[in-house]
Amino acid sequence: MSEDIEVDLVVIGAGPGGEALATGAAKAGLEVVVVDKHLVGGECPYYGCIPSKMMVRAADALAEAGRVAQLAGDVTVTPSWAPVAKRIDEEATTGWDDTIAVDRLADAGATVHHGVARLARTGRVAVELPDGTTTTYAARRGVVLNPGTRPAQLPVDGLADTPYWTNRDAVRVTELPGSLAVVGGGPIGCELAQVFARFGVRVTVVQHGPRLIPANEPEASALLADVFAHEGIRVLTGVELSAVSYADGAFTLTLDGDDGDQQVVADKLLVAAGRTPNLDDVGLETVGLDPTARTVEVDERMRAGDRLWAIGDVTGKGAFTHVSMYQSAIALRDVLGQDGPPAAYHAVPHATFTDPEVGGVGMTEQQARDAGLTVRVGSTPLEQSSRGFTHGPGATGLVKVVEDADRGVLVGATAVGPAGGEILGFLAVAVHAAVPTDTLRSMIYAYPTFHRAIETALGELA
Ligand SMILES: Cc1cc2nc3c(=O)[nH]c(=O)nc-3n(C[C@H](O)[C@H](O)[C@H](O)COP(=O)(O)OP(=O)(O)OC[C@H]3O[C@@H](n4cnc5c(N)ncnc54)[C@H](O)[C@@H]3O)c2cc1C
Ligand SMILES: NC(=O)c1ccc[n+]([C@@H]2O[C@H](COP(=O)([O-])OP(=O)(O)OC[C@H]3O[C@@H](n4cnc5c(N)ncnc54)[C@H](O)[C@@H]3O)[C@@H](O)[C@H]2O)c1
Repeated sequence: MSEDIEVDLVVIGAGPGGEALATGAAKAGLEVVVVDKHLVGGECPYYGCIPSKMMVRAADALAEAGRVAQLAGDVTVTPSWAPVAKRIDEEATTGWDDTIAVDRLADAGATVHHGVARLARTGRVAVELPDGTTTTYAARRGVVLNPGTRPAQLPVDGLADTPYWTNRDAVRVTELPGSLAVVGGGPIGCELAQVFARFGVRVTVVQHGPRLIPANEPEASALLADVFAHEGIRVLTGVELSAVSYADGAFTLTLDGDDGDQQVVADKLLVAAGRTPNLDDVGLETVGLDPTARTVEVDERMRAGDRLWAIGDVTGKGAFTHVSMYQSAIALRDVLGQDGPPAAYHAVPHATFTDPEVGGVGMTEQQARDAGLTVRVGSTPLEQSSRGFTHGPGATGLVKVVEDADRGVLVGATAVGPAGGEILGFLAVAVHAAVPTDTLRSMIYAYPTFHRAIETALGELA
């Protein structure tokens, strides 16, 4: 048996956070080994945020073109998926090749392996390389876990035997189907449903809960459902997918609902019904942790055990690239023995890039009430702001603020609108820094901006 190779740090999984941490640690002079079993950079650049946002950008351009008739005359657009597929292939993913990312890490001084890494007791990692050999590292400073998630497989009768899409297939599409069923009305399902619908695909969204994007305020869900209905996207809520079959190039979904069974037939099926953490095969049991758990418990320095840190989706603090990056900076400081602010999650922002965008930060009204706070809320429709009025078509949206009335600060907010994710920036500062509501009310809001609706919502606090 070969000797363990001694290094300073091993990073298991190079998602956005792992890649950044490994780069920072290597640049700080540590001997770093990074292992990824697929592509360095993780889900976000190859199958998630980046390609999906290129799709969204294209679909939004089509929608804007459709609004020209009401605003500026005639325009004729013939949608084509080819430029979208080309941008994703060439600009976003370079053909799903991570050479650039690997080289960047190597230039920073890290050693990169493509292989499967597993913890093998405290501070030790066994790396199974593609040639079948295994190398074991002993990491003096420790190990950082950033293994991320994979699409959840639904235990639905017949589904596993069909050629259904996950997000990984959806971003690689080169030919559009005539019709698409989307199972899951979360951020992935809603963003992609609207993209494909705007390119002329007949889309049905199947959501087993009562509303779309349920992590957001109910008002935001209702508004999005209205927009989807207006755009011809069929949304079936409160239904349970009980069986799927595939024959003669078509999927048949059987749905159970209060009104009995119904069937949906579509050319393609996208399943976007949540994620499964990649924790079942990283050797957690060798360091006394539970490999069946959905998350790895971490403290405010991202420590998960003796010389072990965990970052990213597997920590359960918000499955977003910005959370992975935020945690990465905190864990890096700890690895390097540097001081800095501990992790805090009272102001996690998120934006779902539908049109309108749905931005949210901190608690929803219900979460604030459940936390026992004295809650006041204020909201206003975006269309009623001067900017919404001048913007005209496409200005649908709202701003809602949630105040802890005892402290006189916002603990949550939602901004839905053409720039909902951007308006959110203001609200994120307010929640993060607990800016007194009185101070927010005493500010000057530029006229006529979308963010001026925040002032109106604050005025509605009751
Ligand atoms: C379609 C889609 C759209 C999204 N859009 C957004 C968005 O707009 N904004 C946003 O903030 N977030 C978005 N997300 C979420 C975002 O992609 C993730 O939160 C982000 O990638 C952070 O994940 P992570 O750091 O935990 O790791 P991941 O990105 O999941 O990467 C983990 C890496 O670990 C590797 N790995 C796993 N196990 C092992 C092992 N044993 N050995 C070696 N390597 C291993 C994997 O191959 C992978 O490369 C989107 C996700 C999807 C699917
Ligand atoms: N813009 C963004 O920031 C963005 C975009 C996409 C994804 N993401 C991240 O990726 C994560 C995963 O996204 P997601 O949309 O897959 O997951 P999700 O868990 O947020 O949403 C999945 C949805 O599927 C529904 N569902 C689950 N099982 C179902 C079933 N059997 N039938 C019908 N519906 C079912 C759930 O009710 C839920 O609303 C998100 O939590 C988010 O953090 C972020």
